[in-house]
Amino acid sequence: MGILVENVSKQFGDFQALDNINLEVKNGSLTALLGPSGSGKSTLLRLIAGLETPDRGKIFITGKDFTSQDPRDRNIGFVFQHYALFKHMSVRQNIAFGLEIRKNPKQKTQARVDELLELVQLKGLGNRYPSQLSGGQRQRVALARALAVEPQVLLLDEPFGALDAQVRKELRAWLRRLHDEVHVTSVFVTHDQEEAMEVSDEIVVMNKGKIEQIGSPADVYDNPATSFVMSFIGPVNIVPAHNKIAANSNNNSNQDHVFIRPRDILIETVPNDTTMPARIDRLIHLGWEVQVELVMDDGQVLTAHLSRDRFDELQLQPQQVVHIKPKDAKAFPLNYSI
Ligand SMILES: Nc1ncnc2c1ncn2[C@@H]1O[C@H](COP(=O)(O)OP(=O)(O)OP(=O)(O)O)[C@@H](O)[C@H]1O
Repeated sequence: MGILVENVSKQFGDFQALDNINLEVKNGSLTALLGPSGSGKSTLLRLIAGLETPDRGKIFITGKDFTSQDPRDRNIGFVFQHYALFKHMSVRQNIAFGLEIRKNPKQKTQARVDELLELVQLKGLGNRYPSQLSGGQRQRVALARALAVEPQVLLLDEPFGALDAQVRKELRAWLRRLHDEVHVTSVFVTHDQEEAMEVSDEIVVMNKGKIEQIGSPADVYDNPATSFVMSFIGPVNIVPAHNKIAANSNNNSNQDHVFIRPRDILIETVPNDTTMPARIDRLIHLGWEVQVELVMDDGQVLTAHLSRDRFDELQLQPQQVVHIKPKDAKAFPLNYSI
């Protein structure tokens, strides 16, 4: 068993930061807590770490009740966005820190530091100081330092949040590979859905102190449980259920709104029985695909995404009238808010 969070609530003054959270993080998995700012992700992580205590509920780590345990006794590794390295210590000394305070034999410590430098691909940089490293390298040192003491659980709070987009992308892929080697039960906080999809085995989608859905990346994308999840994980068109494109979407539900992903709007240049006319208002080139802004006869605005190949095949032009139909749509009551 990895981590079990049972009926946990946390209030700050009158504000309910977490409301009856139940969650199991499987042993050896990498789980993302995903949600907008203020949804309670960091609070949940801090409760698991023991940096906050829940008002109600229990937290178990590897089967033991750790709810009231001091953070130092939890054997947890942390990497936080602004968890700075010790500036006056070299990379080696930073990584060795936790082992030295646990009075590990010197030789064993040095061997472990070598192993970790190799693992985080910083061999050769052990004698540098944090100021002589890039932001991405510093976070890799922070990860090596956290892993040095062989924690039962690794907690990462937006570890790449302060880095630029390119480095962030590289580190995501690197973190996934690292996890496949180390297999330590890890919980990763992010507000970036792409990051959560790419890195994690399981995603916990949070909103306003509650869990909206727990599932694999494919699951939360393909089978969103709520309108919030559908809107938060990827772009979406929200269309009133009485609109004709909604009526044409094979969705028999009697809910008030229909949600259609931009890539699920099919565009044809020749009409047929199932299509509806729409005018192209704008074409936006996104590199790997093209965003088509459409306006239907009744004024309903829709966004469609086409692959470059399909776009080239259709040779679309602004103001052209095309014929559209939804390939897939989901119905929810419109109660979401971000
Ligand atoms: N110590 C505290 N005292 C008072 N309010 C707090 C405290 N810690 C968190 N909060 C509030 O609880 C809510 C949830 O905060 P939390 O940091 O868990 O959200 P988050 O989802 O991690 O957001 P972000 O991505 O912005 O960090 C926020 O509204 C925050 O202001």
